Amino acid sequence: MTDQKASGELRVAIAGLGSIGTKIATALDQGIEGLSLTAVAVRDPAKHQAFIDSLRRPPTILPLDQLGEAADIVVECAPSSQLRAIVEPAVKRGRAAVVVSVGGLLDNFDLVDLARANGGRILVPTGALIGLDAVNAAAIGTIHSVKMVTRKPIDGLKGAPFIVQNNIDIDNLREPLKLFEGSAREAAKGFPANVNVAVALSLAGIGPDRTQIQVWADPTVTRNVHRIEVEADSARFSMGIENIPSENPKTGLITALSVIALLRKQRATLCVGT
Ligand SMILES: NC(=O)C1=CN([C@@H]2O[C@H](COP(=O)(O)OP(=O)(O)OC[C@H]3O[C@@H](n4cnc5c(N)ncnc54)[C@H](O)[C@@H]3O)[C@@H](O)[C@H]2O)C=CC1
Ligand SMILES: O=C([O-])CC(=O)C(=O)O
Repeated sequence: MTDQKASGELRVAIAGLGSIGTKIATALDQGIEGLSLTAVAVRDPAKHQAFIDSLRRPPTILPLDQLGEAADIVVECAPSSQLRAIVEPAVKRGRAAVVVSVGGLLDNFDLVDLARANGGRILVPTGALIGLDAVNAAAIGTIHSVKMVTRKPIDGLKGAPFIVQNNIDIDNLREPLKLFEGSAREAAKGFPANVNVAVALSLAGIGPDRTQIQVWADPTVTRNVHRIEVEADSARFSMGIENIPSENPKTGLITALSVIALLRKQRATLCVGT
C-alpha cells in the first residue's frame, strides 16, 4: 500500500461487496487509470473469499473503520444503516467518501461539516439517475420546481418500511398503485433502499424538502423507471431513465457503472460532463 501511494496512485477501498460493490471491485481490478483497489470491508468474509481470491490483486479485508487508513477514497455501497460507520472515520482522516446510500446522508448531514473540518470530501454519484449535471448548473441560477415520478416492479419495492408500516398488499396488484407522494426527505424515510435517486436529485438542486416525488408500485413495468421535470429560470427540462434491475431487484445495473465513471474521472486526462 505504501508503494502504491509512492507511485502516485489513488488507493480505493470498498465497503460492502453486494450488487454494486462487486462490480466496482472488478472494474478497479481490471484497471482504472491512476487508481488501485487496496481494501474491502465485508460483513461475512467467508462468503466473499472466493471472489476476493479471484481478483488479480486481492485487496486486504479490513473493518469498516479502518478503510480510511488504507485508502484515499472509500466507496460506501452497503445498506444505509452502515453509512455513518463507513463515512465518519474516512472523512475524519481527510479522505474522500463516495456515498451511494445517499438517502442515509439526510439523517447524518453533520458528516458534511465533519468532512469540511478535516479536509475530507463526500462525493455523491449520479447513481441510478440522469442529468444531475444539468440540475447542478440550473441550481446556480434559480430552480422553481423539481418533480419526480418513480415506478418500480413489485420486487423492487418489497419490504420498504412505508409499505410494511401501512400494511399495503402490493403482491396481488394488477394495475399501478401510487404508494406515496411528498418530499424527497419523507420518501427516503419510507423507501430507504428504493429512492436514493430522489435524494441525490434533491441535493443537486433545491433540497430534500422542496423536491417532490411520487412512488408507484407498477406490475406492468420490468424496469425501475424514473421521470423528472425541472422548471428553472435558465431552462425547463424533462429527464427519464428506465433501469434494468441488477441481481438486487431494488438496484439498477447502471448504479455501479455510474460509480465506476466517477472513479475514472478522478485521474482521467480527458473529463467530459460536470
Ligand atoms: N444512489 C443510487 O442511485 C442508488 C443507491 N443504491 C443503494 O446502494 C446501496 C448498496 O446497494 P446494493 O449493492 O444493491 O446492495 P446489496 O444488498 O446487494 O449489497 C450490500 C452489501 O453490503 C454488505 N454489508 C451489510 N452490512 C455490512 C457491514 N457492516 N460491513 C460490510 N458490508 C456490509 C451486505 O452483506 C451486502 O453484500 C444500498 O443502500 C442501496 O439502497 C441502490 C441503487 C441506486
Ligand atoms: O436503481 C434504481 O432505479 C434506483 C434505486 O434503487 C434507488 O434510488 O435506490
